[in-house]
This record gives sequence, C-alpha cells and structure tokens, in this order.
Amino acid sequence: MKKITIAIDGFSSCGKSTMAKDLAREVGYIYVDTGAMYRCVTLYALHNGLFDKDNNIDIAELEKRMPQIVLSFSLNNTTGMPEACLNGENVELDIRSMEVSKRVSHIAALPFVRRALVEQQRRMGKEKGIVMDGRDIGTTVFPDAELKIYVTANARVRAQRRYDELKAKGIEADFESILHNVEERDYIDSHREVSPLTKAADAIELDNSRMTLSEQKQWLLDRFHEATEQ
Ligand SMILES: Nc1ncnc2c1ncn2[C@@H]1O[C@H](COP(=O)(O)OP(=O)(O)OP(=O)(O)O)[C@@H](O)[C@H]1O
Ligand SMILES: Nc1ccn([C@@H]2O[C@H](COP(=O)(O)O)[C@@H](O)[C@H]2O)c(=O)n1
Repeated sequence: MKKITIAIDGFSSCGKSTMAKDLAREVGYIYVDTGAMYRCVTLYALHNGLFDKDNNIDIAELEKRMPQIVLSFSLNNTTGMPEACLNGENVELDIRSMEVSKRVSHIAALPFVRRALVEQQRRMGKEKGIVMDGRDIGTTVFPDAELKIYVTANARVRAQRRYDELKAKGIEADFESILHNVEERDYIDSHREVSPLTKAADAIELDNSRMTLSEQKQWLLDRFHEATEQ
C-alpha cells in the first residue's frame, strides 16, 4: 500500500497526539510530536537563563544559540513511542511542566525558531509514512499532505482531560490554571504572524468533545483507509 503523509493540527490538549500515536501504531507509521520540539527550545531557554524575571526572552541570544540546540527523538522500548531529547538528554517529562507550557507559545511565535524546526520536520517526513501533529502541519510543514485533520474540542472539556491525566499520574494540578493556559496558548497560537493555527482549506474537521477514545481512534482509522484507497 502506498505510504502517505498525515497532518493532525488543532487546539491545545484536544487529543491530537493521542489520535496520532494510536494511528501510527495501528498502521506502522512514524509518529512525530512537533509540540515537543517547541517545548525543547523553551526548556533550553529556561535552563540557559534566556528569560528575565518578567519572562521577556533574550531573542538575540536565542537566535545566536539556535544552531547549538540539537533536538532528537529516542524510542521508549516499553511504550514503543518516541521521546524528546535535547542535546542528547531525554527531557520528555521536563518539557511537559507548567513552567514550559506557560512560555512555549511565545517561543513558538519567533520566526527564526519556526524556520529551524519546520526545516527539521520536513526532513523527518520526506519518506512519507508519517503522522505528525502540531499547529501548522497541514498549512505550512506539509501543505501537500494526503490526509489533514483539524481537531477541536470545548476548552473546559480539554482542560478537564488534562487535569484528569495529571491527577492520574499523581501530579498536583489546578483546573483553573490549566484552563487559563489552554485558552492563552490557543489565543497566541491563532494570532501570531508566522504560521498561525488555522484549519487548512482541505482539512477534515473533528470536534471530539463528546467522543470516547475508542470512537475517535476508529474515526481516524476510517479516514486513513479512505485516503489510502483513493
Ligand atoms: N476523546 C477523548 N476522551 C477523553 N479523553 C481524551 C480524549 N482524547 C484525548 N483525551 C485525553 O486528553 C488528554 C490530552 O490529549 P493529548 O495529549 O492527546 O492532546 P494534544 O492535543 O496532543 O495536546 P497538546 O496540544 O497539549 O500536546 C490526554 O490525557 C488524553 O488521554
Ligand atoms: N507545529 C507546532 C506545534 C506546537 N507549537 C507550539 O508549541 C506549543 C506546545 O505544543 P503542544 O502540542 O505540546 O501543546 C503550542 O502551544 C504552540 O505554541 C507550534 O507553534 N507549532
């Protein structure tokens, strides 16, 4: 069967990576979480003092250091899923912290950061057989992707899912802070100048607010079969 490129974009915490991972596992494709790449650059900036006390970014210094920020993914043999590495160190857990979540959309709005990461993402997907999730995959990274999905869900539903996930992991969480973060990132991501989050004209929209995990998995698998049978 011919291999295709699958782009999954949408709002924060709406289930993009869950859907993308499930599909990649099911059909034997590579999965790439592009949000993790922006989170790694943010973690680098945090660890290297590139935010001041008011959270302003030292943009000139970050731009100078971009070539030193090496991003990669290593396979977790237990889950079979790729995990983010920053300069060779596995940072999969660190990049999910609220400290990173609060700052990542500001880093992701910087044109030189986007240029560098989009270039890497295109290289990762050049052989096709890839499921990539993010905000600009169907619009900018792979505008010719054979299957594009745009996922939405009610903001309170998304925040509740994230809250439940953190609680289940035994991590202290506050619903209102999570909701605020989700809504703030949606706003910044949709209003930035370069590659704002928007539905590609040829993307299929899915509102999964009332869908179960298994229903959305099956829904995506059906779209995959339609796209590969054409
Ligand atoms: N249909 C669903 N019903 C219930 N929970 C769901 C559903 N889809 C995803 N979730 C849960 O919601 C949480 C967020 O999902 P996920 O991490 O896949 O979102 P995301 O869009 O990739 O988020 P982000 O943009 O922040 O990376 C996870 O805990 C996931 O298990
Ligand atoms: N293609 C992308 C992917 C992500 N971003 C930015 O990164 C943030 C974190 O992404 P998650 O998927 O882990 O939530 C996100 O809020 C965006 O600011 C992006 O710009 N483009």
